[in-house]
Amino acid sequence: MYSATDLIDLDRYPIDGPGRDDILARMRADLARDGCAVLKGFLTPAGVRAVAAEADGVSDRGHRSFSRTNAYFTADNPALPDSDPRRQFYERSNAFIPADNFAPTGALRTIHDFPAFDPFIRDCLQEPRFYRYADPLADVIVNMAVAGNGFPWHFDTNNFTVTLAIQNAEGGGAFEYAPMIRTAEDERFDDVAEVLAGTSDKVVSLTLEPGDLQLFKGRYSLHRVAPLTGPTPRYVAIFS
Ligand SMILES: O=C(O)CCC(=O)C(=O)O
Ligand SMILES: [Fe+2]
Repeated sequence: MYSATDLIDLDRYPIDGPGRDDILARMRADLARDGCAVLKGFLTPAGVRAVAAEADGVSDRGHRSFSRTNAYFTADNPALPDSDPRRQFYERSNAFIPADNFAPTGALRTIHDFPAFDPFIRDCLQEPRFYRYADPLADVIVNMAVAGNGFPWHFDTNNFTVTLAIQNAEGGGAFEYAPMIRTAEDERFDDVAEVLAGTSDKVVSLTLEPGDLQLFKGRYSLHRVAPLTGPTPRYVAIFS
């Protein structure tokens, strides 16, 4: 049996008591500025060890997925010029370890089920209607990727993601994003094309360490996980 208070660094991030408002203010400001907010070292070292061991224990349960996709998840349109960002297709592959592999008494769900967790995330995001995904296969999953797999440049189709870094590969794996590069009104294809070409000055590179919690609004911020190297799998938990 785990206790959330041993797994989450509540001294550093008192999301359940006095000090919560200061953390919230910082998270909201970061999200408003560039759609990304990170709590470095949200987990304790023991918490990182426990979730990494839990992920390793079920790493053979991953459902592998391969696709070839553009940044918009749309079909190719040969009527557009070859240079159009909608015509740049990349290999996307990973494995999702479904939620039913994570026991209620396990480390990952002990963190997720900590009573102050959901209200804290809701208040960071200022989402009045905020519910857990009721799908028992998807409320908390682990995204696993090894060298050769990857998440190339894309915009998310959901408004936000809540992710917990668990384990990094030996090399690569930086989270790269172009904050708010498009809006609901303006696709800014020229700016997107520069990111895809590797010539943009708008890309921020974030190195997430095991135990870091990230809130990310990916609908308007183009992002990718830089290609991985080495034999160790990269594990990221996704809370939905
Ligand atoms: O694995 C990650 O850090 C993010 C993956 C991602 O961008 C996604 O699932 O949409
Ligand atoms: Fe994404």
